[in-house]
Formats: sequence, structure tokens, C-alpha cells
Amino acid sequence: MAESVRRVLGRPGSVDLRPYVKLLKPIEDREAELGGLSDTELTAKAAELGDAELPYERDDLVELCAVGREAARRALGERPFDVQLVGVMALLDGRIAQMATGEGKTLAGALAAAGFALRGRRVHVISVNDYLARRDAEWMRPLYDLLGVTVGWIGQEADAKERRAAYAAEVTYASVSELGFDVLRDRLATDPADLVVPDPGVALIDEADSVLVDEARVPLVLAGAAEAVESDVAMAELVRGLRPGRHYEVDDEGRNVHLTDTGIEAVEEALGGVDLYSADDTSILPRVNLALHAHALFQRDVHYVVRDGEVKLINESRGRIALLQRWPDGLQAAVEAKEGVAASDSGEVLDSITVQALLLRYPVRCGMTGTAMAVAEQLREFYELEVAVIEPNKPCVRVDEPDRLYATQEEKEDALVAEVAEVHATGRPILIGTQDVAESERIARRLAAEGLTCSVLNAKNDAEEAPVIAEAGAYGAITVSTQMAGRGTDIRLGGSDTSDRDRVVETGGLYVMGYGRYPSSRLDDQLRGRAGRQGDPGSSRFFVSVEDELVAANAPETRGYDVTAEGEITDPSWRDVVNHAQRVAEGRLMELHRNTWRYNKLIDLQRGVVLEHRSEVLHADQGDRQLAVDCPERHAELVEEVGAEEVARAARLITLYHLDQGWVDHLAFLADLREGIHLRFLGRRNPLDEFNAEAAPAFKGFLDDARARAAETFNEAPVVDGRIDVAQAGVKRPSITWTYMVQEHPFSTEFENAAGRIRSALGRG
Ligand SMILES: Nc1ncnc2c1ncn2[C@@H]1O[C@H](COP(=O)(O)OP(=O)(O)OP(=O)(O)O)[C@@H](O)[C@H]1O
Repeated sequence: MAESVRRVLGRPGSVDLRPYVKLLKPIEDREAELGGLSDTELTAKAAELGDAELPYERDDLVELCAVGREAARRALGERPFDVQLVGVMALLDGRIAQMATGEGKTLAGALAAAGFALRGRRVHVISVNDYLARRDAEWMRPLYDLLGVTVGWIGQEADAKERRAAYAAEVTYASVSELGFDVLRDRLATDPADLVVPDPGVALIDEADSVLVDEARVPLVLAGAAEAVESDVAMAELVRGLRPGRHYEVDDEGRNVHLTDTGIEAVEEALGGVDLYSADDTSILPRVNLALHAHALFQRDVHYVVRDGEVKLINESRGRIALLQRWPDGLQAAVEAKEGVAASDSGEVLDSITVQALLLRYPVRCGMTGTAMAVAEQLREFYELEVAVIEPNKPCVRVDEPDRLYATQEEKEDALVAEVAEVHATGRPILIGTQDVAESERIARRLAAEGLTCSVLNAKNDAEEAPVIAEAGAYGAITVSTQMAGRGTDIRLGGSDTSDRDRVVETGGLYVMGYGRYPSSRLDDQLRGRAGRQGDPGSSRFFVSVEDELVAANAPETRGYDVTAEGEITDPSWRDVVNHAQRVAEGRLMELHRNTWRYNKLIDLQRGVVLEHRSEVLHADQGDRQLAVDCPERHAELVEEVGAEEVARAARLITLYHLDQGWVDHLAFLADLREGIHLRFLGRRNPLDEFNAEAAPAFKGFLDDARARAAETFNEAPVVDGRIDVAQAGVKRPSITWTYMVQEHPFSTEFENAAGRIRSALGRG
């Protein structure tokens, strides 16, 4: 047995890979014969696989992998490695395949997608972003062509017609947000011909942990019916003059801020002697709090960037601009006022969906990622998915050096710069991972001051991504990057054409340096994973200080330590403190995820009831039939006047309108309920139970109410020029809709939020 095959056998906690490994030999045995076929004959072989149902029987699985391997060799010039085929088989079995960076997940995913498609399943390959959706679909297209499978992709710019065409393909590549928003928009369709997304078949998720865990922390929201918000420039100006420590205090974790007594006095005076806590005008205090939040807790170039006159959020786990993301509850407007940019529209939430609810619609789910084991528990709990750990094609020889620990940030930075200078002198390429944009710029300036030239990759210059990454493995290259470099980037040793590869290999390959550990070990691993791809030499090391936010916030009660003259902590057990801090941070993130899920469970169930009814109105004549029963005279009169078809059309529009409007109101009620529910923490009652206890009765009678309102509108709607004018009767749909992801709890965990709210309500620390 080849070494790579032996290693593939699996690790504890992983699903058993032996059944797949056993098939590798028979797959290889098919190679000679398939190699002799013409392209047309090979396509015909693939088509033959479509004669049976899923799952694949042993012989068919062998044939699929063998045909797929031959097709990839011809179409892409790449013969899939054994480990890639094991990945394909794990995916076809509905697993999360953990495969390291650069192992060729794109190809493994495409072969599995084709396998599902050949058996008549519609496959959605869920990519991390639009750029990768397009790149991967186009890259794999020749392979799909040869296998006789159609492929499409969806980008943000696509209109409804283009989307429909892309979804009509057997395999469609799209980001989770595009997919989610298409599903949400479809839920508001008033004509079956407007629907875009077909019934779900298979979800094959790339970078599965990122989508299933990180993205799943916030629901996708569809908003519409805009009402411009006033930009509170005056309040932004006022808080700009306040001083930290004197007028306001920020808690240790930077998650909550409150005015001090001096601050309260200063604000009251600046506003002309108002009483912030007066019961007469309760609108001022929330405005002050919002402006203060925006001022004190949100930093430009850390939490957001200002580009093209707009405030753009930075996605925490990826370091990229989160295109459609906004902050909730007026915070967006407060940050816009702070930055002096025009206030963007706010709107009414029309509907929302969690990533879980979106993906659990698919009868078959599977995915791939380099870092799944760390979240295996969550994948099982939330998605019923098991992880298959597939070892690399060539053993990973990257050396992950232990962290270097420093007392202060300054000493850490000095040490990092000194190390860069020393290693750079040998010609070895270096990649430095930072936590945010501001940090990446500061490090770059510092290096420049030392005469070390570097390229910078962050959310501000993401257009440069491809060329910067292409050269990051070149001899003598220094690249500073935020988490952007963490996913889907292939750093080749010796530069883009790998011409200098041997010289770079001699220096030791890529050296990855982390400027502080990330809030999750998966992010650390992704950064490390940029080095050592496909058996390349390389190493990684993180530089950490006690002052790092992760450590300060999550391991506050620290023991003493001895330091060297350079400020390096000598006690190795201090690394445990750092690891512990990271685990605490991970626990918090998991709690956020769990909360989003818990609070949305009941909402999803209720939404299901509405959708089922809605579908009968949309596709059948349920609305018309109901109105004929509820308003028999008016119905008969209208049929007489304008004809049955026109009455049915109006009945559909009116009934759908009231269902949708009822849902918007219900969602708004639930959002308010959830806001207030945190305060019940103090009453020692379980807020989730309280929420469910009130959300359930509030939904009772939902369908009856919508039906009664529809009858009212139906009775009132006038006939104009032979048509029932539903608009005059108040049936108006938002002319524009837009989409975003809200950050449900941008700053804190549930408990801290409750405490924070109470503190701000009392105005005291
Ligand atoms: N069987 C193969 N033979 C040769 N090259 C391959 C093979 N499979 C993939 N590659 C190459 O390996 C590189 C990495 O592939 P890919 O981007 O799919 O990796 P990945 O696993 O998605 O990595 P990442 O975690 O960085 O996203 C690509 O340049 C691809 O062309």
C-alpha cells in the first residue's frame, strides 16, 4: 500500500475511510481502458452512470471515479490524486471532507457535483464569495462539458433572467448570500413566473466551516420599502468632544461603553441643559448612546473602511469587505454620521433566514474545508454532518514553531520586525498575517522605516489580491495581509511562474508569521496553511503579547512572568494561558451561533406555516376560493363585471399582500420582543423560554387575520378600466428591495448585552 493511501485511513473522530480506500485499486485498474476511449465515448460512459438511483453502488462508484479521473486529465491536464478521489467518495456520502490547503478541493468538489448531477440531482456548489463562484465554475467547465453535465454561476450583478438560467444548469455555483437572498426574494413573488430558485437538491459547500459556522452566526435579511434615516450629525459632533476615562468608559473587552457622571453633565449642558433621564423626552438618550457607541467602539480601518463615500463593514472572519452587511438599530446611521458620509437607506425587514434553515432545505448536504475537525461538534449539532479527515497527498513538512510571547505589544512588534529583517536577509519569502486593516498598514510602515519593502493585502486594496498573492512566494518577498490571505489563495514557491522555486526551497520555503493569534484556532490554522502546500517546505510562528485583545479580554487574571531583556516571556506554560484565552473566545462565538439558531427555530417553524399557505395561493387559487367564501356577493359582482380571471388575479395579489404584510409585522414584533427579553435575565427566567412563550401565542390567528384583512381589501378595491385596482386599495409592494446580513449582537454575548443595556438604561457604570 502506498504511503499516501496508508495515511488516508483516517484519524480518530473522522469517519472511517477504509471502504473508500479499498476502491482505489479497482479505479486505477480502469485507467488503461478508459484512456483508449474517444472524448465522445467517455461522455457516453458518464451518461451510463445516470441509469440508476443514489447512492452509488460499489461498481458504479469505481466507474464514476475512473471516468472522472480520465475526464479531469483530459479537460484540465490534472490527474486527480488518490486522496482527491477519497474526498469525492466522502462528499458523495454526504460528509464534510477535511482536506488541507492546496490539495485540490475545487477539483474534488467538481467531480462529486458531477456525480450527483449524473444521477439527476440538482447541485448547488456554495462558494465563499462571488469571485470564487465564478472562478471555480469557469475553471471546471471543460471537465463538466466532458462529463456531459451543465454548469452555471451566479454573481451579485446577475438579473433575474440570468439567475434563472444559471439555476437551470445541473450544477450551479453561488455564494451563500446570493443563494439566500434569491430564496428570500422568491418568498415574496406574486407570480409563479417570477420565481428564480428551483427545488433544492444537493448543497455542496466549499470552505464549509466558514459558511456553516462563521456565516451562520447572523441571519440573512431582506429589507425593502425604504424610508431615509436622518443622519444625526449633531450628536456625532457632540460625542466627538468627549474624552475617554473622563466622560465615558469602555469596558475591558471594548464591547460596551457608558457615560460617566461627568459625561452625563457635559452632554446635558451641551444640549442646552436637558435632562437625559427625563421621562418627557425619551428620544435623546438612545441618540446619545448610539453616537457614543459609534464613536468609542467602532474604529475606522478595524471594524469598517470608508470607501467611495460609504461606510463598508469588514467581515470579521475573512478580513474582507462585507458587501451587503450593515449594523442594525440605527448604528449604521450613527457611524455614517461620525464619518460625515451620507446616510444610507434603512428599511423594513421583509423576511430573514438563517444559514441553517437555508441549508437544511437541501435533502443532501456535504462540503469540504481545510479546517473542519475543530468545529466537528457544531457541524454535527446544527447540520447532522460528520467529518472525514483526509490526509494530504504528500505529507505536510511545514514546521509550526511554538508561539513567541511578549509582555507588551511594543516588544512584540519589535521582535517581529527584527525577525523579518533577519529572515529576509536569507531571501526567504515571508507572509505576515495581521488582525485588521489598521494593523497591516502600521506593520507595513514600520517595515518600510527599517528599509524592508513589502506588499500589503487588505480590505482596502482587495483589487490587488491576485497579483499580490501570485508573488507572495517569490524569492525575498514580504507580504503583509489581514485574514484575506486565509482562504482560497494558492501561494506558489518561486513566484507566479515558479521559475525560482529551487532557490526558494533552499531558503526553507514560505515563512508565515502571525501578528497575534486569531479569535479561533481555525483562523490560525488557515493562515499557517498558506505554507507547506503539496509537501512544500515552510514554517509558521505566531507572535503574541499579553496586551493582545484576545489575551487581555479572555484571560484577564493572569499570573506573573519573567521576561528577557527584549521583553520575551520565558515561562513556556504561558502558552497555555494564550490557548485558554482562545478557547474562551471560541466558546463565545459558538454561543452566538447557538443563540441565533435557538431564537430562529420557532420563527422558522412559523414561517413554514405561512409559506405553505402562500404557496397554495401562488400556485393554486386558494386566495380566490377563500374570498369567494368570505365575500360571496362582492365576488359574484366582480366576476360579472371584469371576468373570473381578473378576479382570480386580484384575489391572489390581495391575499399574498396581507400574508406578507402580516409576516413583516410579526417579524417586527418578534424583533422587539427579543430586544426586551434580555432584561428578564435579571428575573432569573430563561429568556429563550420567555421568548417562545410569547412568540407562539402572537402567531396564533395569523392566517385568520390575514384572511380577514384580505376580505376587507377585496370589498374596497375599485374597478378602473375593467381591472380591479388593488393599488388603490392599499396593496403596494416595495419598489426596491435590498439585502444584508445583520450582526445580531455585534459587541457582546447575551448576558453582557443585558447587563450593558441595563447599565445604559440607568446611565451608570
Ligand atoms: N490532481 C492534481 N494534479 C495537479 N495539480 C492539481 C491537482 N489537483 C489540484 N491541483 C492544483 O492544485 C492547486 C490548488 O487547488 P485548489 O485551489 O483547488 O486547492 P484547495 O484545496 O481549494 O486550496 P485552498 O484551501 O487554498 O482553497 C491548483 O493550482 C490546482 O490546479
